[in-house]
Amino acid sequence: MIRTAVFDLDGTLLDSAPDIHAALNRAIATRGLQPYTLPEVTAMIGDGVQVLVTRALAGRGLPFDPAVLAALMADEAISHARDTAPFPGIPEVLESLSDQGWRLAVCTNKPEAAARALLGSLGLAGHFAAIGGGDSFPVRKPDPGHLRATLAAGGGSPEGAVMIGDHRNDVQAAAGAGLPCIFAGWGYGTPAMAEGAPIAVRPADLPGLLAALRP
Ligand SMILES: O=C(O)COP(=O)(O)O
Ligand SMILES: [Mg+2]
Repeated sequence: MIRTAVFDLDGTLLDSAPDIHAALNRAIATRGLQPYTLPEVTAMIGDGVQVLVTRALAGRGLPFDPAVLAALMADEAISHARDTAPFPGIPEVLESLSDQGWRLAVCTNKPEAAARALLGSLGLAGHFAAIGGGDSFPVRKPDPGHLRATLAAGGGSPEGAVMIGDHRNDVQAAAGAGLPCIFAGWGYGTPAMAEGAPIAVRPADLPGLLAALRP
């Protein structure tokens, strides 16, 4: 049985909100709009870039604007870490899970090219058998098809897999695919989003929780 740990990216592996915040404010400034605070932007993350831009513009009374999305995606900070870093303990956990024979994958609503570039810029891309982005497949989280397709791309099977994420989209995608989920308590979601999933307080809790779910 191949055991696969499927990780969400923003708010689970990476503390990327500072760069997303800066890039989003630069993108909306192209329309003369007032910036948002970091906590405001952090609460808008989780459904991909198009929804992020839609929420930011709606908050300023405007409809979705593809030019603002294009400005966001052209911003270097989205795909090359400036202030983005792995959460403390994440690199060590990835190493130790690999050593224990876990296959690792990423299932993120961030566009795939940006996710790959970002993980590459942090020296983490080599850990993952598959990186399924928000635009890699016809569906994205919370649709379980995103998780299933990512697992298939990584050569894993649902029977041996666990999802780890910080948002209700991760919990719901896992439930739909019939996988257990561990909620990343250090991330951007609220504990209510765990919907009964076990909550890991810090990344170092993951090896023990994962081994209990997939012995
Ligand atoms: O891009 C987003 O909004 C969130 O991405 P995530 O799925 O990695 O949390
Ligand atoms: Mg997330």
